[in-house]
Amino acid sequence: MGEGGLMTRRRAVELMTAVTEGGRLMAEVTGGLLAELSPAERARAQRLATEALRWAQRSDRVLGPYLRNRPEDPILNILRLAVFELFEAGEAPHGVVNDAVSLAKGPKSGLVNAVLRNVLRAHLDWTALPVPSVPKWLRKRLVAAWGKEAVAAMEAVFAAQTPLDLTVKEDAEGWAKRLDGELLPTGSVRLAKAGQVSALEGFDGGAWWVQDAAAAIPARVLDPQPGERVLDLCAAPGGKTMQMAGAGATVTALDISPARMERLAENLARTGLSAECVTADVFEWSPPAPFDAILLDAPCSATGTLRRHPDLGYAKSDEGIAGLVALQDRMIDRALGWLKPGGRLVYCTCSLLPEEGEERAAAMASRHPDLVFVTPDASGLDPAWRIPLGLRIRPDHWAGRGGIDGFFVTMVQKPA
Ligand SMILES: C[S@@+](CC[C@H](N)C(=O)[O-])C[C@H]1O[C@@H](n2cnc3c(N)ncnc32)[C@H](O)[C@@H]1O
Repeated sequence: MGEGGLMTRRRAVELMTAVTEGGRLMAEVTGGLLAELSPAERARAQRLATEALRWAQRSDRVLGPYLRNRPEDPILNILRLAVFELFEAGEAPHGVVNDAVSLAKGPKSGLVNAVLRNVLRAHLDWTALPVPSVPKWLRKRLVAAWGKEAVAAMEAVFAAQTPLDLTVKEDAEGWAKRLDGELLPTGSVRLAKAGQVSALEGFDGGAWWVQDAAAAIPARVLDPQPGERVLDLCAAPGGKTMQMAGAGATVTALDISPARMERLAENLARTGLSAECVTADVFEWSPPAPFDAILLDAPCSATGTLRRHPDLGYAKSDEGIAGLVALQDRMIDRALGWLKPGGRLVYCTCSLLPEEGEERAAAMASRHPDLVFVTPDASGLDPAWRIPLGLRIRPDHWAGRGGIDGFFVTMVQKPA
């Protein structure tokens, strides 16, 4: 029965429904909904829900002709999961349909059974159906920023199997070989398929951590030196903290979220790295002394991570963007005040929206004309990413390699 199993499928549908009906992000609900599952089952339920949501638009096209009305979300999600498993994952029909009918229980099980049997009889060409498009509100903004062609290329990347990227503490080349992965030009290790991460060699020993190749770039651009005092602002769950601590810097990691800071502490413990951990609001805390360097990974729309988190498309609208933009400016100004003369600030966001990237850098330049923009100089940077104020990384830039998250990175230096 492949990756199915009634309990795993039940939890996958619950996760999907928390997103589509409850407007929640999957990361917010997995802890509670999957608590009693084993790590392997948890990973499977999460993967099923993520992939079924990634393909939901295509599944809805398939289901449309057999549904007179849109069923309530739990039933629709049972059908979406089944269609994904049948046509994209290639699972055996018998187990998928039986479990879908069991999950529907009660009056709707007949409908689920009939719809899925009709779908199976139709001999449809799943791969010939259009690639799912990003949510309308986001598509409009992305087309305005990058053009229709680039957006179509991004959507093709979002629909492809997402690789798993790791940042390795030491000997990335050796770990790439050991894990049968690819050493990327920027130094991350890419595994073609994400499975149960905690079961991979090196996880328990803390030899590496999961971090998209794009997310690993800001800390490489900041390039903290051994002994430098560095602040990781908005640090949790700590991917960048670990990179900078691993580089030998004395790192203070600050984040407002106690739960996320707990994960940061666990990550540090697992990897044997250390940092001063501060749970506080950027706007209420002040450092005892200025820093040599600060990395500000500001809260943002996270639209650059859509291929890993298709749930974002359901839970987000553009309502919050204006508030985030204002917050980003305030965080930049606060961080600049904590830098030593000659100190450097990297500002980055995992957003595909210029409002949260290019436009924030330009606004910083006009508010602080004495700042010098430093051209990022880290190994393996793709020339396609370079823009006048730093780096713009887009998922379609590495389409042939399995894509990359969207990111904006800029570095400024305070006058000495
Ligand atoms: C993009 S995430 C950080 C990811 C992290 N840098 C990493 O690489 O693992 C943004 C973080 O900003 C934190 N945050 C949001 N508002 C904050 C505030 N006012 N003060 C401190 N942290 C805040 C959130 O809790 C969230 O963890």
